[in-house]
Amino acid sequence: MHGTLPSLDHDEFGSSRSKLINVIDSHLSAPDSREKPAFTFSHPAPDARSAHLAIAGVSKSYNGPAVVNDVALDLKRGEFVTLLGDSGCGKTTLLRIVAGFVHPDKGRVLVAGQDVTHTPPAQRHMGFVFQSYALFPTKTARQNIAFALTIAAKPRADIAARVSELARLFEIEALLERYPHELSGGQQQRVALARALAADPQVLLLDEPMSALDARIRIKLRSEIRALVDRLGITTLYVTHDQEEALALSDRVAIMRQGRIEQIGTPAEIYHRPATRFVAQFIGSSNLIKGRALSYGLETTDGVWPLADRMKTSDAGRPMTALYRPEHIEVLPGDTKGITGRIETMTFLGAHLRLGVALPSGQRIIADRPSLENPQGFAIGMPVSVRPDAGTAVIVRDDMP
Ligand SMILES: Nc1ncnc2c1ncn2[C@@H]1O[C@H](COP(=O)(O)OP(=O)(O)OP(=O)(O)O)[C@@H](O)[C@H]1O
Repeated sequence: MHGTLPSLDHDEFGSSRSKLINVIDSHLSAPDSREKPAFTFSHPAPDARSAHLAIAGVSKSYNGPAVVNDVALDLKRGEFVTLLGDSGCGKTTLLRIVAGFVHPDKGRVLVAGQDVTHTPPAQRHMGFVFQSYALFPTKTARQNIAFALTIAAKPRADIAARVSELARLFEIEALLERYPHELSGGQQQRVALARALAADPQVLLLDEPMSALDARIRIKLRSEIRALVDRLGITTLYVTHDQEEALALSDRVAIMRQGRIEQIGTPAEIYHRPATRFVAQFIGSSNLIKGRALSYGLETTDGVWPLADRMKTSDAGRPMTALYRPEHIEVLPGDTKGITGRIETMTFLGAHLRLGVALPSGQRIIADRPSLENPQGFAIGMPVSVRPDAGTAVIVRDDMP
């Protein structure tokens, strides 16, 4: 279970001083350690069948409409699940309900089958890293990490051993005597994570822990967090509004909208098979085509958009919306047959050249083509024909269920 994280060059973080990244520290009672050596990561192997953290029918309102509305979510032991959604959709409230800082109006929270809905935060054996709570500014990194264990009156030698173990894991041994203001944002982040893990929590709750860091460091740290969680086998609920982070980190992603979970699935399921228009638009770039179902495709005034056989409907004439991702639309020079249009915009995106194509109806679609060269000689104003890939199209619901 023990090990070190991928090597990091601490100096790289020196320039990224950003606002404090922090820990709430009410996770402070370590689980019973009589049957095992003190301070080891001791989580059993993942059990694919049972829910380790269960959120059952949870609702919450603050003197108004529900901000969390009948949410049900099960996490398997060791699973990494992300709550992803726009600002104000209820992610933080849900996380705080799990943590015990907010009491739900309805529903229950269970950890390993135990109902903790009415258990105080300090007794839930959960670790937190929240964005909006600072490391103690007058305590060193060592004292911050040790805080939970000091409060729990653990023996000094055990505390020292645990802090060393965590410092090794996060490669912050050289920083332990520094105060938060002497650490970069990335370094503070790692101190915060070490602090959250000090009491060997069963569940780790992370609320936008990297939002204050710049993009390059976020990418580096997110692979660290994932590696660490995998190594420790700790059940993790992560909150973000950053879709790329959610897709990169998670075993499963729950898309939240107005207090509800609109869809939950693996990153690939969410991207390739979004159930609703909202999810399709929220994740990645999308072309949403509205038309009438035909036995052989989707009829629009711009032409017929092809659908895979499995999606064709016998319910001809029914209004329907299909999603085509930009990478699944081929564009060919020349106004030939099928769906045709005119290139309106061209944007270089590194790996791709993103073409904005206006169709005769006025609908605009985007298509990504490899950018290395432009052998087709695409140019603004050029007439083109548009060839969507039927096999990758997805029918999406227009409204929430
Ligand atoms: N203590 C509170 N009292 C009243 N309303 C609150 C309280 N906390 C949150 N809210 C409201 O509940 C809704 C959900 O807030 P929440 O912080 O859970 O959203 P979020 O999805 O985490 O947003 P963000 O990404 O901006 O943090 C918001 O409309 C917010 O204003």
